[in-house]
Amino acid sequence: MTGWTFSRESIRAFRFVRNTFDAATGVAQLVYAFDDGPELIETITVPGAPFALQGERAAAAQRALRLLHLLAGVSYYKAAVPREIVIEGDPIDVDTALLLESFYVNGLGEFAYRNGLHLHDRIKFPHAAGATPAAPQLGLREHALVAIGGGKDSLVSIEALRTAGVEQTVTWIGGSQLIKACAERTGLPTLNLGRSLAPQLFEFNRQGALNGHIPVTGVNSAIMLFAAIVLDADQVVFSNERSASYGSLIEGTGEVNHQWSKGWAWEQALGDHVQSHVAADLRYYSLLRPLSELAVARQFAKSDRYDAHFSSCNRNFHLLGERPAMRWCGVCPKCHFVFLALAPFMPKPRLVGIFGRNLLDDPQQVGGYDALLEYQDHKPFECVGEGRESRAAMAALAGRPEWREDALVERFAREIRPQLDPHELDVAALMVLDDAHRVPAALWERLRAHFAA
Ligand SMILES: CC(=O)N[C@H]1[C@@H](OP(=O)(O)OP(=O)(O)OC[C@H]2O[C@@H](n3ccc(=O)[nH]c3=O)[C@H](O)[C@@H]2O)O[C@H](CO)[C@@H](O)[C@@H]1O[C@H](C)C(=O)N[C@@H](C)C(=O)N[C@@H](CCC(=O)O)C(=O)O
Ligand SMILES: Nc1ncnc2c1ncn2[C@@H]1O[C@H](COP(=O)(O)OP(=O)(O)OP(=O)(O)O)[C@@H](O)[C@H]1O
Repeated sequence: MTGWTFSRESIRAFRFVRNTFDAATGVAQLVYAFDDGPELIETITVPGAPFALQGERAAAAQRALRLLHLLAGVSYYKAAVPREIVIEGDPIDVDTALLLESFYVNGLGEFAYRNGLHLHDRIKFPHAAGATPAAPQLGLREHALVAIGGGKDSLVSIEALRTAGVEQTVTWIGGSQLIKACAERTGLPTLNLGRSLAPQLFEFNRQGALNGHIPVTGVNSAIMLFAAIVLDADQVVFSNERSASYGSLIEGTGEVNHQWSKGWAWEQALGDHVQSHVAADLRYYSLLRPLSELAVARQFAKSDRYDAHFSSCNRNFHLLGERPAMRWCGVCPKCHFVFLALAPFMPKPRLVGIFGRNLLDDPQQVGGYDALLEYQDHKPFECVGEGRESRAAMAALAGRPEWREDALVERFAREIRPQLDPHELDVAALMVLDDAHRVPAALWERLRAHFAA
C-alpha cells in the first residue's frame, strides 16, 4: 500500500494475515501486516518440489504451516509490540494461544530487557473456546532431519546419530556458505531450506522500529517441523545442550535468557504441542539436552574432522552487513567461550591452530572472560555455557603446565580462584548426563555410553 509509513507510536494492531504453501514449487508464504500497512511476506522454500501431499499428511502440513506462521511472526511483531493481535481466518484454540504467549513473552525476554519494556501483560493471543481434536498418526517414514548450525554442537549430534545408525539428512536454513561447507563435510545427504524475511522489516528498522534478539531457534524449529511433514520424516533433531536452559542473572531484574528457545521448557512445550496438534508421530527433540556445554566440547574434541570447517562465532551469520574475514573473530563471547570450553579436552597446538591465536594469553580479553566467569559482570547475552562451567574449565587449565602461565589463566588462579568454593570447580561433575530429555528411549539406550565416555 502506498503512502503508509512506519510509525511505531501510531500502530494499533499486528495482523496474521494468511499463510500459503504451493506444493508445485515448494514455496510457502507467511503474510503479516501492521494495521492497514503493506503486507509483510516471509518466504520459506522446501527443495525437491513438486510434492504430492494428500489426505492426512496434507492436513498436517497445513497445521504445521500455521504454527510456523504464528511463531515466525515474532520477527515482525517486535518492531512495534502493539497491544492488539489479530489472527485472520480460523481462530486458534486456547492451548495454541498459551504456547504463543509463552514464546513471545519469554523468547523476547532479552529484547524486552534491553528496550525497557514489560511484555508479560501486553501479549495476549485471541482464541476460541473449546478443545481441538487430537492430531492423528501419519505413519511418517523413520528418518531424522538434523539441524546444522555450523558450530560444534550439531556436528556432535550428527556424529552420534551416525554411530547409532540413524538415517539422517543434515538440514540448514538460509544461505550460509560456512554451514554448507560443514554439511558437505559430513558426507551425509544434505538439505538447504530457504528463508527470506520480508524486506520491509529492514526498512522499518531504518525508520526506528524496535529491534533486538528474537527466539530464532524456535522459528528454525518450526520451519524444520513443517519441512519434515512435507518430506515425510518422523523426527526433527536439534542440538541444544542442558546449559542453554540457564540465562544471565541481572541485578535488579532476575534471569534473562538470550537462548530461551534453546532451553528445556520450550523444547517440552513445542514437542508436546506438535504431537497433540500437528502429527502424533512427529518427534521434536534435542539430542544434546542431557549434556553440559563442557560435555559437548569433550565430544567434539574426539575428532579433528571438522577443525578446518566449523565455527561457532555468530558474526558469520548476519543476514545484512559484513562478515568477519576469519571464521573466528576472536573477540566475541562465543569465541571466548568455545576456546575455553575446548581447551581442557584438546592438545593446545590443535586449539590454537583452529582459532589462529591463543585467546587465553591475550590480556585484552580480560573483560570478556570475566563476564563468562560471572566475575564483576553477568554472563553475556550470547549462547555460552554457565558461569560454573567457565570457572571449572579455567580451574582445570590452571593445573596444566602448558596453560597455567597464560595471562588469563594465571590471573584466574591468582585473583579469582581463591574466592571460589573448590567443590564447584570439578569438571567431572559437569560431565554427568541429565535425565531430563525427549530423546527417544531406544536411541538414548544406544547413545548413553557414547556420551558418557
Ligand atoms: C547473526 C546475528 O547474531 N544476528 C543478530 C543481530 O542481528 P543484526 O541486526 O546484527 O543483523 P542480521 O543478523 O543481519 O539481521 C538483520 C535484522 O533482521 C532482523 N531479523 C533477523 C533474523 C531473524 O530471524 N529475525 C529478525 O527479525 C533483525 O531486526 C535484525 O536486526 O542482532 C539481532 C538483535 O538486535 C539478533 O536478533 C540477531 O540474531 C539473529 C536472529 C540470529 O540468527 N542469531 C543467531 C546467530 C543466534 O543468536 N543464535 C543463538 C540461538 C539463540 C536463540 O535461539 O534464541 C545461538 O548461537 O545459539
Ligand atoms: N541456519 C540454521 N539452520 C538450521 N539449524 C540451525 C541454524 N543455525 C543454528 N541451528 C541449530 O540451532 C541450534 C542452536 O544453534 P547453535 O549455534 O547453538 O549450535 P551449533 O551451531 O551447532 O553449535 P555452537 O554452539 O558451537 O555454535 C543447533 O541445533 C543448530 O543446529
